[in-house]
Amino acid sequence: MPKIVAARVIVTCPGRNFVTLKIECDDGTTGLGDATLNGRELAVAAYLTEHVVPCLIGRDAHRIEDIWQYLYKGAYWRRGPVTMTAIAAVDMALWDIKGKLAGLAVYQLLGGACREGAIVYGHANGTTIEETIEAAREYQRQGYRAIRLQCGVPGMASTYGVSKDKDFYEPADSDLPTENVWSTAKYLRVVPELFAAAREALGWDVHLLHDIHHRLTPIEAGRLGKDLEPYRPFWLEDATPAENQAAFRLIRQHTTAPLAVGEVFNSIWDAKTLIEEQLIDYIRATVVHAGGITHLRRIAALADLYQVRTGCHGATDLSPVSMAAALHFDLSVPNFGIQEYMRHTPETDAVFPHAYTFADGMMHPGDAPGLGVDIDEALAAGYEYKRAFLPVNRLEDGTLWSW
Ligand SMILES: O=C(O)[C@@H](O)[C@@H](O)[C@H](O)[C@H](O)CO
Ligand SMILES: [Mg+2]
Repeated sequence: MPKIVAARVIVTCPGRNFVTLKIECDDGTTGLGDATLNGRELAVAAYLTEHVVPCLIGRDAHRIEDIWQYLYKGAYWRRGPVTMTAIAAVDMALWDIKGKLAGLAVYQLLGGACREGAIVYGHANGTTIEETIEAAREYQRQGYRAIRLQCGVPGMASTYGVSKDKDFYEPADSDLPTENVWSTAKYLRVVPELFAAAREALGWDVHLLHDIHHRLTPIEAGRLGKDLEPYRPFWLEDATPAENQAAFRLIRQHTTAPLAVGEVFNSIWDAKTLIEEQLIDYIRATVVHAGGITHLRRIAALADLYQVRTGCHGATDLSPVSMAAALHFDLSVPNFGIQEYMRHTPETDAVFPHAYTFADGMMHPGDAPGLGVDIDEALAAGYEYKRAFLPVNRLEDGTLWSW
């Protein structure tokens, strides 16, 4: 049996922080897992170093499920983003090792391919509707079949999803949280205009998505969904904060606009009601924040019973290790929906050489044994950790609001 003899946490910051777990077996085989939790990176690094790694040494690396159960039930304090991100990193690394030892790409171990590739969506954004549509046209030129649209809100200095850099979006932008100002009324006026103009300019053969990013109440989300129905959105994401899963019943009563939620979820329990009552159409839980491939497959299997499809989160704060693992998952699940793909910077790609590819609006993990991703530790060592917080949001009267 491949015995775990070492496990190291590597923190690097090629433009943004990433936390990577590298597990090593007695025969020299190594596996990688992403452990990045944007704005809380060192919490996960410490959890791994202090509370997980000592328990891994000497274990059989093939026993993925047993180790998962050990780290989940054995923690006593179950669930939560830090714990489940740490478990996810171990899980990804063990699947990577198992694939390398079997000489198979991980998707082959998960039952093989259910499709030729995973359709992905890119992020078109701009300070104005015109700028956003121009950015969307560039994504169409690059072959994307699905595009997320986020534009500035007249009268607001900033808003979620509109970045200074057209190609790379990184919201964790300062040593202490940036404070943004938000107006739901102003926002609700511009999004229908954005979608009307986008359908006019881009046509109907492209999927158009939008991320509300937790900022509306359920009835406001119902109103926006109704306003956008004529433009056939592929989904409205994070329409309202989802701690109260039942809140989505109210949105469903008012609109047939498809709903996606779950990038902040860390276990199946966060989504159980949403899935069983078909309150959503896509589940966004990710391989890095929801306990790894092992747990994400459980969530997808439950979702499949209720015709809910996957739509995994894939922002730049999920490392190429996550993207690789997500694509193996995407290829293998029967109820795959779509994969988010925010391209990483060249610096990040150099630190994490990978086998996955993009072509014709789809991605494929490649057939290298394991996950097909590596870490250049010498290069990674050159990028010092730099604390960075996600922003906070306040209403115009100063009330703290969801960012
Ligand atoms: O759907 C998305 O990609 C966003 O919700 C993310 O960019 C999110 O804001 C970041 O991952 C937070 O770190
Ligand atoms: Mg989102």
